[in-house]
Amino acid sequence: MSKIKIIVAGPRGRMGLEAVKMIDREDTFELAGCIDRKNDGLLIKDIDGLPNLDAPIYTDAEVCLQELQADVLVDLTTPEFAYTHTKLALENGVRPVVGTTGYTKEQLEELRELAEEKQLGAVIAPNFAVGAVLMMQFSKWAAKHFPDVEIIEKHHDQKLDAPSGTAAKTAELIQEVRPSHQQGHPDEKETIEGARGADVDGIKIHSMRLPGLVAHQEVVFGGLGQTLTIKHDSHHRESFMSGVKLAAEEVMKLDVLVYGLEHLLE
Ligand SMILES: NC(=O)C1=CN([C@@H]2O[C@H](COP(=O)(O)OP(=O)(O)OC[C@H]3O[C@@H](n4cnc5c(N)ncnc54)[C@H](O)[C@@H]3O)[C@@H](O)[C@H]2O)C=CC1
Ligand SMILES: O=C(O)C1=N[C@H](C(=O)O)C[C@H](O)C1
Repeated sequence: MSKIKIIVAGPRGRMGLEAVKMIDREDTFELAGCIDRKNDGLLIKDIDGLPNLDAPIYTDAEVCLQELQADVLVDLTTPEFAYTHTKLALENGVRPVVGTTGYTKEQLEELRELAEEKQLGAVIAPNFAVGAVLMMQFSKWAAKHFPDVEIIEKHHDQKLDAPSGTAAKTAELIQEVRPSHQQGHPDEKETIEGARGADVDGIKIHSMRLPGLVAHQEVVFGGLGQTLTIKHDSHHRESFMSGVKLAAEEVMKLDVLVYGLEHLLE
């Protein structure tokens, strides 16, 4: 069986580096090349801290996608560029596997339509950690019985987007089963703006950013005389790699875009 040829966008980033190392470890994958903001024309092995690999680096995403004829693009960059990379990948017959968060609903819908038009698989997953996917699914289940819920997400202080993609997706899943309503006292007032957090259809999201954290979320449900907390912690970015591997394999069998790793887990 031929190997799945993969391009990684963002190879010098915290997640991108883990993805490059994972692809190098897997016999069924081949790192075809990388898209970086700099280092055009160099090889991955020329960059300090990156593995000893001959894969070429491009700064122009379109040239990279056209020249390398890869199967999959793994994007782990920034919200600003991921959308363009994903679109370019689909336009050039390359299946995107996207971990970058911060997509708008409109962007997701546009990419969904493009994938359908091109009949190409695409996976956009706000969280590749299997434990986090289960935490989101358990939260959706719990919300049927506990409609009052608040989400606390905690991340490292280099994170650009807030709330996290995981928190936004959790709220979206809960919204599917929870009747829309405001929580807390109807007359409550914030004496300091933002004290009650962000609001998604009455579901509050609180975002913490601190050095020392990786990626953590608690979904807290309140009922009469009881609370239920569903919690997940990623202590290391390796936690995301089995999900990236699964997505890169499964995207080859898809001809539509799926949003969320839960669609690929049995
Ligand atoms: N889905 C998931 O399971 C996870 C998703 N993430 C998301 O992945 C993204 C990356 O996270 P980190 O690795 O922590 O960030 P990071 O800041 O460490 O890495 C981002 C990398 O993208 C590169 N980059 C920026 N613009 C680029 C461009 N135009 N072309 C090529 N490379 C470009 C930067 O140079 C940097 O090396 C974030 O959106 C984050 O929320 C992070 C962890 C898990
Ligand atoms: O930026 C991160 O680190 C993470 N981003 C994703 C998100 O926004 O949910 C996934 C995970 O939480 C780590």
